[in-house]
Amino acid sequence: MTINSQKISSREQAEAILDKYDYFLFDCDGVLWLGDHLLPHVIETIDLLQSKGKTVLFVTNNSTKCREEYTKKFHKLGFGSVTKEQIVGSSYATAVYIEKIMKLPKDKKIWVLGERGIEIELQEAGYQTLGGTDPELNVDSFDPEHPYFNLDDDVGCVVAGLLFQVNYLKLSLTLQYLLKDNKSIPFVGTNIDSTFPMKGKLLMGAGSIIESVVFASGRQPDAVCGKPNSGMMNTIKAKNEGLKANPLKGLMIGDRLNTDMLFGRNGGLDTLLVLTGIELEQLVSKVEQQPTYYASKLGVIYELTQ
Ligand SMILES: O=C(O)[C@H](O)[C@H](O)COP(=O)(O)O
Repeated sequence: MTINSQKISSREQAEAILDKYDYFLFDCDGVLWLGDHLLPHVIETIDLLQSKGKTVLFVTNNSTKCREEYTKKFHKLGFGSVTKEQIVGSSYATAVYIEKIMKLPKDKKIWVLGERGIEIELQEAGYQTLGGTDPELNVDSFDPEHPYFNLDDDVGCVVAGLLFQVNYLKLSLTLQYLLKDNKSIPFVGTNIDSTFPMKGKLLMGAGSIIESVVFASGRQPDAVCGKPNSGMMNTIKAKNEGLKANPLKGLMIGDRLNTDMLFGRNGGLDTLLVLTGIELEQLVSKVEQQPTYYASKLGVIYELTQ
């Protein structure tokens, strides 16, 4: 297959990108950072865009943090000017979906298989959460007589996402809610990433955690809210009229084809794949839907224009 995607390797190409787009949507893991390790010249690239008056948004599928915590992470890593309003995470997208689309009544509780980011965003939307990071669930041994097995009849939704403190009790309790009432409690996943990159390793992604309860329950999620889901894009467009009116003024930058690039393309935006995370250069020519551009790393936009 031929390469239609343009590799960003010259000053002219980098400047053309700066001229052409007004909205820059960034994936985080594998684009800006790997865990807590910042990738080269990413701060300079973001500063350059902001100094040119571009709208910069951060769109991450990582549900373990809420927007507030991401803001702190950005500041800690040296992105001094980033605000909560610039961040859209899959945990926030999930809360928006449950509140605005599913319209789950506020007196219903939500069972969480996931980390704090999901709990906080759901609580900010006005819901009471169960499970999640409750220390009661961090047990070494499994006991089917754990008090949590007396299921709460007020649970009206199950949300599953990336979980670092995985254990048999949390998975089995999630299964109980997925089977409860003839499998009728709505089941929402934050995102489908099978893996995520950190320090040269591929770690278990949210999709792999969700898949275990999918397999056990024989149920697929009723909705998955992170990239490439269009709900997340609609949330962004609703707050950015210019992007809504002309999506081709937007560039989605990411490291994964089946989430980031698909998300951008489905939203009508151009796409830039960077090779610092999941995908390898050899793959670019092999896929049917190639990104508009690709680059060895995000920082080349800054480096090429200096
Ligand atoms: O498994 C996950 O949740 C994701 O792989 C991960 O955290 C992706 O985050 P993103 O690349 O969208 O920042």
